[in-house]
Amino acid sequence: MPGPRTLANLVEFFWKDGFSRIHEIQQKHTQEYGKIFKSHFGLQSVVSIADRDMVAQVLRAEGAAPQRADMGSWQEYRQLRGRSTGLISAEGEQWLKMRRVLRQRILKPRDVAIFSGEINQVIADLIKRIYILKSQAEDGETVTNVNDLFFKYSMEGVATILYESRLGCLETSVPQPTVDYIEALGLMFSMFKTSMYAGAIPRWLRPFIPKPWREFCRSWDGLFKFSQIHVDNKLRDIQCHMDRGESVSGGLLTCLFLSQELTLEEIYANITEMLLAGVDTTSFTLSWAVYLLAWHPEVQQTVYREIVKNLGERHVPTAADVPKVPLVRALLKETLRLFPVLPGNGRVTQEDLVVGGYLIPKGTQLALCHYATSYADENFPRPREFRPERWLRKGSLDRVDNFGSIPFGYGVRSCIGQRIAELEIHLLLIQLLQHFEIKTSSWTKAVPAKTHGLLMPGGPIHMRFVNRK
Ligand code: HEM
Repeated sequence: MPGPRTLANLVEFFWKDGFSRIHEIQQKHTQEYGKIFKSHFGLQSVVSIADRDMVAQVLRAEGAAPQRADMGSWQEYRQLRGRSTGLISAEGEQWLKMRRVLRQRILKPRDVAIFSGEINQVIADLIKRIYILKSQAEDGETVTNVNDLFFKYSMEGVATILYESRLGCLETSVPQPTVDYIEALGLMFSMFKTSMYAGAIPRWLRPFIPKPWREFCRSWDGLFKFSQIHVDNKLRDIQCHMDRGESVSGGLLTCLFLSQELTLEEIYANITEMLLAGVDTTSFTLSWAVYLLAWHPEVQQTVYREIVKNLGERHVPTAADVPKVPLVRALLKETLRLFPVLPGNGRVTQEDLVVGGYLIPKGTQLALCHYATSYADENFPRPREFRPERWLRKGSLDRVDNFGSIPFGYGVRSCIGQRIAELEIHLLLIQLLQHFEIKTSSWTKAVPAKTHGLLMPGGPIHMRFVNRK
């Protein structure tokens, strides 16, 4: 099988900082070597697949407990500290058990629809915050670095669901425990890269290059610690009610605690890993959506007109309203096609497979190149253009699976937080457009994407939020 050799990869990744251009390298290698190729990294190798049908074939052939990648370093940290694995780091029976439990609570749109009220309270705070930031701006309209705002929104939103409590991220004076929490998330932000380096350095080399492993453990310590504080607070609260003989009902954490299907350590691990997975992913997507809308005012106007026609100018939407505005859903799909937060995904084959005419033995690490397939002409005509309507058929959303763009993955190991992320993003985009026309300002620059574990804006995005009349 063709593909880049070890030396070329070392130069590309370590010398030319390829870790921040993984999405571009995917495309470059696909052009050079074809839609299936093998990259060599010393004794290890990865088979990359950048073809929609081959990706579909691999994912449709999955067994009951697919493996994404070698999570050795994550599992080693957990063993070291006596912690449990969560959904991201677990494998086999352990993963199946936890996935079964969480699947019942948050996988379907109707499971998360009940969180509309909580999310809308967070949105109300975000909109207040935008008015405050505008009032402090030189031109009375520009919000600088919108990702900072969306980061706080995503963290507050997902914490509201995961911890069943508010953190105060969107308040003018953020409470100290939340500041500490945001710091811990800052550590988390560099996690993907740290984890890449930590995982890449073999154990015997650690005494000579100790920093990556040390930082890796330090970031996890911070994440677990903060998550545990908030989980414990909630659990104490539940316990108090139970001790007083009161009946207890609530959201995700309450259900997990009451059902006792997961141990306390498994709850900590899953809440920690879900928070890790649920903040930057959502905030980057929101930043890109707003960026695209500002640069394409005609698209923004069409989406706004649909919202006003089908929901009204000020109606606060709930999950039940989202299907009435198919263009908002199409806008999210198109944003994630152009900027898939996870530009690639992994699978370790659990059986021998024949893909693209090649025999892929069991145990091979595959890289599914979602960024490359999202930009392939044959999957999406005029792929560089931002055209949300490409996802619509006769005015409603096209439900046909398109393996060219599967930003949440596919199948039994797909994103468990997809419906939470969609709810947070749909409800916020509707209300943002009801309140403001989003425009570029004189400070707004073209922002390229860069990979930092996730595909993220390569610079700050500044936007004007002009009040609707
Ligand atoms: C725009 C937002 C998001 C995107 C694009 C996204 C994307 C993804 C992708 C591509 C995967 C891998 C799927 C696969 O291997 O097939 C994944 C896994 C996962 N995501 Fe998300 N995600 C988002 C938001 C969230 C949120 C809000 C949460 C939690 C509340 C979350 C929790 C998880 C977890 C726990 C996994 C691992 C699932 C498992 O291995 O069973 N994600 N996500």
